[in-house]
Amino acid sequence: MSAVIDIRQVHKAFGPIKALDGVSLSIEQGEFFALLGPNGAGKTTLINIVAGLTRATSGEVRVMGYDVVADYRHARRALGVVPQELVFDPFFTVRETLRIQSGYFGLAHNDDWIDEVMHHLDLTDKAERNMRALSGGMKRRVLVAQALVHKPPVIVLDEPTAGVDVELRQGLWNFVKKLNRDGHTIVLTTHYLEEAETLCSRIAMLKQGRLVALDTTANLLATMSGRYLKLKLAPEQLPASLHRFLAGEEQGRFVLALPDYATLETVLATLREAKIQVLDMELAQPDLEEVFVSIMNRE
Ligand SMILES: Nc1ncnc2c1ncn2[C@@H]1O[C@H](COP(=O)(O)OP(=O)(O)OP(=O)(O)O)[C@@H](O)[C@H]1O
Repeated sequence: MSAVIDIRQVHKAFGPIKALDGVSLSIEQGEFFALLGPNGAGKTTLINIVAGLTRATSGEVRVMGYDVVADYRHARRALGVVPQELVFDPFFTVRETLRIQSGYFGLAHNDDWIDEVMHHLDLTDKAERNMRALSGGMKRRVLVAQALVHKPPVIVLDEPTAGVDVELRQGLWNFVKKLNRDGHTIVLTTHYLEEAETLCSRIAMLKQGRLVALDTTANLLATMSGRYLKLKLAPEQLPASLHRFLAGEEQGRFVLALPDYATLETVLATLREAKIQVLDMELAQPDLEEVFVSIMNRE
């Protein structure tokens, strides 16, 4: 496999703020990759550097082997970026907007592909509408279409589903999944961890400009060592010897993180011995949200 995006030791400072503090990672051809992190972690800054919109203070980024600064045009052409913010010229129609974007990449006869993209994003009946007459969700579809007009091998989506209704979200993901199956590499930032968990094969997590996790989704879920035991007890107290498993409390339940299933036996035996009754018990596998919270707290 070859890296389509190669990020090496990237630092970015905005005055005293270290938005990125030495980030290195490679994304391979055909991956569906998620970049996650809390607000202000540096995700958009990193994407802007990859897209050549912001310059790194130091470090190197290559897209399909092209340096994003020295070889900006080649690197930019390999990328389709769907930005977070909606920015449009309100006086053009949807079709004109997409033609202008094609022209920007030197593509004069691109209408067949424009029609196909509009069809997949359910924009066909809006093609001749002015941008200013579209709803926010429709504008977002046009943003996605705009990023795809030049059939870029790498598609970068910065929170594409923020504030978007369920129907568009599903339509958008179906289209993006199809593009990924057709060989496009997808990089996505989102605060919807469920989306990242179901869609993405590999995940990077940023915190305060640093990479704090980088692994396959399956491995990240597995590293939580897996099992959460939620217990409602009477009396509502946990024997001291079980405190080492305590991960939290929610709605009058103790949440224990068990290293393996065998420990379940130990826990129940300890409760029996202490004459504490189990009123309710639930065993749950961790989801990405729990992994995310645990990694962010640890770091
Ligand atoms: N142009 C700028 N000038 C000054 N500071 C900036 C600028 N752009 C970003 N920052 C700061 O850099 C840090 C990283 O911001 P960034 O937008 O990359 O985070 P993010 O992970 O994308 O957050 P969010 O999830 O809120 O979109 C923040 O502290 C932010 O305030």
